[in-house]
Amino acid sequence: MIEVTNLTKKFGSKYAVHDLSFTVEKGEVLGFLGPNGAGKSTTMRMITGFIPVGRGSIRVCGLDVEKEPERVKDKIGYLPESAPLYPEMSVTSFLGFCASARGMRGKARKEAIERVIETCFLQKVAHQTIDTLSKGFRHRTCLAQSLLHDPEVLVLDEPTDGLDPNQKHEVRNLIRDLGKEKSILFSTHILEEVDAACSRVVIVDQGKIVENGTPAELRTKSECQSLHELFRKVTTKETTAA
Ligand SMILES: Nc1ncnc2c1ncn2[C@@H]1O[C@H](COP(=O)(O)OP(=O)(O)OP(=O)(O)O)[C@@H](O)[C@H]1O
Repeated sequence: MIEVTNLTKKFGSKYAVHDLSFTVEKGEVLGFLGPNGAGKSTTMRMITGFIPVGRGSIRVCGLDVEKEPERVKDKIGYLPESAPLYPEMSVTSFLGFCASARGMRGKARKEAIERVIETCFLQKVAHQTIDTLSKGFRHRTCLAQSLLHDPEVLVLDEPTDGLDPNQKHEVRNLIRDLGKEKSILFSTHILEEVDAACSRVVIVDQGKIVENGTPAELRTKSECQSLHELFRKVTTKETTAA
């Protein structure tokens, strides 16, 4: 569903992403891990068509993101790291605006809004303006907009960032449930989330993949007791050498 092949992106002379290749199949939740600045958001922004691909290729549901960007956008729901919201709109009117922008009309639009409000547990704030929402509810409103068109592929950049433990738990469960039917790529710094929600993990460091496997495979292979230990082992070479 997502096929990333030899993906490279440079900003000036610096590689943000260097020769990445991985896939996310249907029914798979891939946890995308890495330290700050490892290249996760840049990769996600290329997959979703927000920035151009440098070198290499990306296919989503068999479509080349560079050749068929509009069709790819119909297949993908994207929660960016800093998602834009209109503070003066209510949750329902914001979702209605996003649904209209996606070309939804009439009954289908109304049903889509109701569905995502329920999925993201937004019922009690549905008519509240966005500027009066807590961070967690704002975040869920962003997540809800990414689900409006019931996409086959979800790309979620730190979807649990800033949520309280209860909300984190709910969002992880939601991701795990959605992942049964969809392909999900999600980035996180919270390693517990990998066991809670992911079927597979890719760890990137300085734009390159340093590990790829199920959480259990990675622990066994590395002889590390925990993902924390493995993460530190594979991503801190430069810092420890310095
Ligand atoms: N528009 C840009 N112009 C110049 N450099 C950029 C740009 N976007 C990203 N970078 C650089 O590319 C590298 C990768 O950044 P990226 O945001 O993809 O990392 P990340 O893994 O998502 O980090 P974080 O976990 O902190 O969100 C960093 O060195 C960053 O400074």
